Amino acid sequence: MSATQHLQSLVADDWHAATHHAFTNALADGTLSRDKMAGYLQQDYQFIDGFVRLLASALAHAPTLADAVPGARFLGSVCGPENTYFLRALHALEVPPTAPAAPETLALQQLMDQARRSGRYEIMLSVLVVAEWVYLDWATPFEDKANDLPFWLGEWITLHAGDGFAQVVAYLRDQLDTVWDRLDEDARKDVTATFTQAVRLERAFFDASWVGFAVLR
Ligand SMILES: Cc1ncc(CO)c(N)n1
Repeated sequence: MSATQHLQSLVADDWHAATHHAFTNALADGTLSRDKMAGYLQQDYQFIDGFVRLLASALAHAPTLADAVPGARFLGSVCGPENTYFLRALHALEVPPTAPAAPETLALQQLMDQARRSGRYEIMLSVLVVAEWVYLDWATPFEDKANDLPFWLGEWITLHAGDGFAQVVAYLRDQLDTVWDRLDEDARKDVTATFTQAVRLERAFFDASWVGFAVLR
């Protein structure tokens, strides 16, 4: 079993809850309200701010250029097509792109800040692997539903499914699997704690999105 499979197996309950969630089920069958999607996207756009900084820091810590290039391409797509998606979707939903951060958003931002400031590649990867792998897992079964949905729902699935995105997740997992081999027991404990907390917070973010974040008009 690979290190990332092992880590996932430790948090199987939270993983399943985060990747088979009522929020994403409703998103994929088109029944999610405009208000719930607007609230989710306003909060998630703030998550992206911290995510971009974390990914950029991880790239700076990659051992070689070859280890950084796939992540750098991904950073380009987050700041390109994904950023444009957010602005188009929020505009279509008639809400501004900014809102006060909810507690569940702040918790993810704090975890990403902590990982970035640790200066440790394996800790940064732990958060990045969870964030992208959870999204690949929930979105992949819905890939062929995307075309029948309004773009603000359908494109959110498309951005997190398909071969290109699966390769991003495979790359991030491979980076973590490779560094794991050379970590001592204390460092492995830190990775496990970070990975576990990240899955818990991803689940909590979907729980709060399903209840409904307050929408700033
Ligand atoms: C909270 C959260 N986790 C992961 C992703 C995937 O990038 C996202 N957009 N938002």
